[in-house]
Amino acid sequence: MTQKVVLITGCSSGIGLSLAARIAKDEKKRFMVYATMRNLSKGEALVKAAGRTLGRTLEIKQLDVCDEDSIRACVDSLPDRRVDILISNAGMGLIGPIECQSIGEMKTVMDTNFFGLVRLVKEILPDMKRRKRGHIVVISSVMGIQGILFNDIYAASKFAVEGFCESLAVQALRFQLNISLIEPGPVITEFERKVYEEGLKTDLSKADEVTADMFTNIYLKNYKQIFETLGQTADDIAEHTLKIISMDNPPFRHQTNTLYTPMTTLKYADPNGDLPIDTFYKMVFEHDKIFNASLNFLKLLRWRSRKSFTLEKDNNN
Ligand SMILES: NC(=O)C1=CN([C@@H]2O[C@H](COP(=O)(O)OP(=O)(O)OC[C@H]3O[C@@H](n4cnc5c(N)ncnc54)[C@H](OP(=O)(O)O)[C@@H]3O)[C@@H](O)[C@H]2O)C=CC1
Ligand SMILES: CC1=C(/C=C/C(C)=C/C=C/C(C)=C/C=O)C(C)(C)CCC1
Repeated sequence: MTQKVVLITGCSSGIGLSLAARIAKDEKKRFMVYATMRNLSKGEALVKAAGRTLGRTLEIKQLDVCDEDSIRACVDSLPDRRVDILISNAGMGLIGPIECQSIGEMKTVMDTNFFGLVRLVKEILPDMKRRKRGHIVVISSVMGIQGILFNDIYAASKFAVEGFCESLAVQALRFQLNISLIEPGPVITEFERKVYEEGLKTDLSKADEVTADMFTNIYLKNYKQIFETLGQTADDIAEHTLKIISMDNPPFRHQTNTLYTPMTTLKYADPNGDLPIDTFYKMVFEHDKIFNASLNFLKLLRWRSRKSFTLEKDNNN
């Protein structure tokens, strides 16, 4: 059996790191993983997580998705430039009122999340077409199908990713290639911390009082609670992705969080598009007490299931 070559971007932390380590540790050693990051000095955590797979089924390489030359150099360094599975994971968040964000900041998000993917695909797709073999997997988001309050630019970048992939998928099929979008809800990683800390630092002087209050006292106030109650781990996303890359006929879209699906389903339930917008509005402004009570209830359920899992483990040992 020949090993499949997997190239992953953004492996210095979070989902990329978990993905690289998990795929390299595949029990049947089906994959050779090239785990890339823009700054190799941030590689320590991955080296630790990779353990004995380093130098065997996992190699670390430099790749900045905002730099075409670095993408080309990385792909050129691979045997026969072969990539069987591309996992486009590198990305960044941005929250806050748009009147407090510069166009420069917004462009960096688009350049990383959207053009980063485009640059990778431009470099790798022609070879995949020639070989008639390949799978492009993109870590998108639930925000690739549904916008969320104060995530205007981030959601736009993920919508762009989804539109790009949906268009490309038909052409890809002609060459027997697959494209899959992984759509996680909140995941507890560096992303959450960075976005929250940057959010707290936002200069709200350019926003009106109502908007500033909404951002601080509704969005930021509930942010941590939402991650605590609905958040998955990076390892969860890695398990889902491993399943998708192991399939003969992988799906185009895959949502990872069953607690979140009632929200995304609203999008498909109303062709006019009003249902999710009205529901989110009511959850935030009219039924905030019920919304918070539901989150607290979920938190309690999670705490209990974690506790019984720990007890079970202790009893088994
Ligand atoms: N966390 C969440 O709630 C969710 C995240 N996602 C998506 O998952 C993906 C991974 O995010 P996550 O693991 O959570 O966050 P992290 O912040 O932990 O990881 C992001 C990774 O992307 C890298 N990166 C950023 N810019 C570049 C670049 N120009 N070139 C190469 N690498 C870059 C970072 O590198 P560096 O360390 O150098 O900054 C880091 O390795 C993103 O696409 C994100 O949009 C989707 C749904 C939910
Ligand atoms: C659920 C929900 C909310 C917040 C959702 C969040 C914060 C989701 C974050 C998703 C992420 C971080 C995806 C990354 O790609 C609101 C708008 C507060 C109120 C309505 C219901």
